[in-house]
Amino acid sequence: MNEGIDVSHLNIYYGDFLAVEDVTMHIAPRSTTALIGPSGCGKSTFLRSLNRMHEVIPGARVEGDAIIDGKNIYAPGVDPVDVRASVGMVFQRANPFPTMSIADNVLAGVKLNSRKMKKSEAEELVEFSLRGANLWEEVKDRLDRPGSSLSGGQQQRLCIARAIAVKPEVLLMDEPCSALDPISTLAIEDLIRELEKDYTIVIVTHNMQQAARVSSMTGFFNIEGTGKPGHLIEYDTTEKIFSNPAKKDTEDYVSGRFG
Ligand SMILES: Nc1ncnc2c1ncn2[C@@H]1O[C@H](COP(=O)(O)OP(=O)(O)OP(=O)(O)O)[C@@H](O)[C@H]1O
Repeated sequence: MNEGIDVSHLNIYYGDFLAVEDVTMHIAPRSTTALIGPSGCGKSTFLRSLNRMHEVIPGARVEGDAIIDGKNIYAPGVDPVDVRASVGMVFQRANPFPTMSIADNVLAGVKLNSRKMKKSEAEELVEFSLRGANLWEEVKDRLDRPGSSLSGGQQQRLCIARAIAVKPEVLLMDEPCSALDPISTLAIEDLIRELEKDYTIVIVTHNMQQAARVSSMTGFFNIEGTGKPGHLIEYDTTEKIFSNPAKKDTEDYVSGRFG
């Protein structure tokens, strides 16, 4: 990944409803970008448009361009499955396959992408991914135990390992810590700062301290009212957004005056 992500004039619809309007932003490679804003302003919708997950909802569609490392993921002929292999996603609730072993959970995405692997290669990939997700030391002696035997924070790191195993360029995270206790949250935040060295990360968070702790850039989304589209109001360094934003709406939001 050399060029990062270039989104231009992106409109995102659910049927006739324009949920997010005219987003243009550049996301640098190997950086962490936080998306913040009040409920319903379209943060998750925008995030899902970056790996073509949005369109799995019937009637959902996108206009505009999202160019990831020089390739427009919305160009005709692009296979969404390939896009999702290079742009991984981690969700709000850890969703490992509960009865599947820890090792098989790590490999689940790779197997879906139907890559045939030797046993030794699979073992190496399990270790690489679990180390990458900072979980290896905790689970290396019980890789055949079910995914559900782990704590919530460990399950979320297992999901991050599953995403890493596919060797993506980009990791999208939709409120990855919202179901976690403070200790597990800090572990995931530490991990995000590590992962930034190798991956381009975009994270949706309601927790402004978290945005300030993990990201170098922050985008603030807002809506004027119910039924109106969400807009990217301000996008700048995290430091500027939290200390001296250019727009009053941003300042009201980050200072807790609304939202
Ligand atoms: N599957 C869907 N079908 C129709 N409309 C949807 C769907 N998902 C979201 N929306 C609408 O799109 C708009 C943006 O929702 P989205 O979930 O992206 O906002 P958000 O900023 O992530 O909110 P939150 O912080 O509450 O998660 C909202 O008006 C929402 O009702």
